[in-house]
Amino acid sequence: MMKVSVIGTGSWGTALANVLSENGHEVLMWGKTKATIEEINTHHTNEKYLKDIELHAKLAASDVLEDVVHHAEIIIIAVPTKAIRSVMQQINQVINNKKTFIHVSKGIEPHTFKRISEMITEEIDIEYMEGVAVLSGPSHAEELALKHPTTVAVASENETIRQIAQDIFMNEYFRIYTNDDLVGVEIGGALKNIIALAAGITDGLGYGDNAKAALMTRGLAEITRLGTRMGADPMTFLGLAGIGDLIVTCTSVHSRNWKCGNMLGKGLTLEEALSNMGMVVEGVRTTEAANEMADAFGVEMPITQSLYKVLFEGLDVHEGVQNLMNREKTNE
Ligand SMILES: NC(=O)c1ccc[n+]([C@@H]2O[C@H](COP(=O)([O-])OP(=O)(O)OC[C@H]3O[C@@H](n4cnc5c(N)ncnc54)[C@H](O)[C@@H]3O)[C@@H](O)[C@H]2O)c1
Ligand SMILES: O=P(O)(O)OC[C@H](O)CO
Repeated sequence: MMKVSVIGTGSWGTALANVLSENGHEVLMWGKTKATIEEINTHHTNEKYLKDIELHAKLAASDVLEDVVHHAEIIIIAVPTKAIRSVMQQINQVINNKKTFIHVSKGIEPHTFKRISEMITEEIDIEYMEGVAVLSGPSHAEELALKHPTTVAVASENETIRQIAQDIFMNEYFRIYTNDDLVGVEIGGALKNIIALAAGITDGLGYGDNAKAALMTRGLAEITRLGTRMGADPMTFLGLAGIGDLIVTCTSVHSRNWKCGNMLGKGLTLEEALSNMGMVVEGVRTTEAANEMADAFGVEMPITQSLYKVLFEGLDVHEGVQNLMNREKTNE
């Protein structure tokens, strides 16, 4: 059994930390909210982020980053994409020896187009970096916490790290597949949130299954176009981190991206929808990044580009759908 640190006490960090504790590892979580730390340590719950779940009795948390970073050689990074750089900079201030970072976040940084593993590598001094991996796939925290069968992929350029990640997480309800396509696994997880927002919008508008199937299929086409342009293996998008995550996020009542889109389809503004959520909706910022990337690389991404206009330029959602339907005739 191993010592593992988990950075982030939100839904996904808590669900994964709980799996690791269930698997017998000595897990210490870090979060910045004292009340959540106290709740995990004394009541074994995290009601705001994982309602009605009793956490493993040995799962511990602290708000002292230095203690959590020094606790283990394996560090799971589970904060929203927007917080990655600042959290990694704080870790770099207190890090004392080589660490393996396994991140579980889904996003791309606007303007720089950096993937999360790239941001982590940039922010940690090279002498402290053992390697980096991503864990991604169709996985809602609420279901994993209930021990419902869940499968994800873990990708890294380093085979040993892929195997370590597979070994520490895998159990009878959480199945991990290794994958050597770090770029594809990160891009698939990030871009599916854009399509889930759009699927929420069409559901909110009252359109049916035809519209959603069209979005998912054509959405996968544009994810694959941008992903391969960034160096991903196109086959990755037919796996867990591609179509798998696209299915779960576009069709699940748990999805925050779908829920946010659904509110937009029902007439709420983006600001109103986001303030109703209270949890991270990664697809909004990723739409900004992917829209810029589509322009910069000359990649056709009509769904992303229409959604960008809805989210950031005030385009009416009905008009956004009409624009997509009335595009130039083309072949599949
Ligand atoms: N929730 C899921 O089911 C799920 C599944 C797979 C992947 N993910 C991904 O995991 C990542 C984290 O999502 P989540 O669902 O846990 O989000 P969440 O909204 O449930 O929790 C986010 C956590 O990050 C903390 N945080 C935010 N900014 C911070 C900062 N600057 N410094 C320190 N802590 C900060 C918040 O306090 C909170 O504890 C996202 O990229 C998401 O896409 C989530
Ligand atoms: O709730 P969402 O929309 O952030 O999706 C969570 C996970 O990424 C699903 O795999």
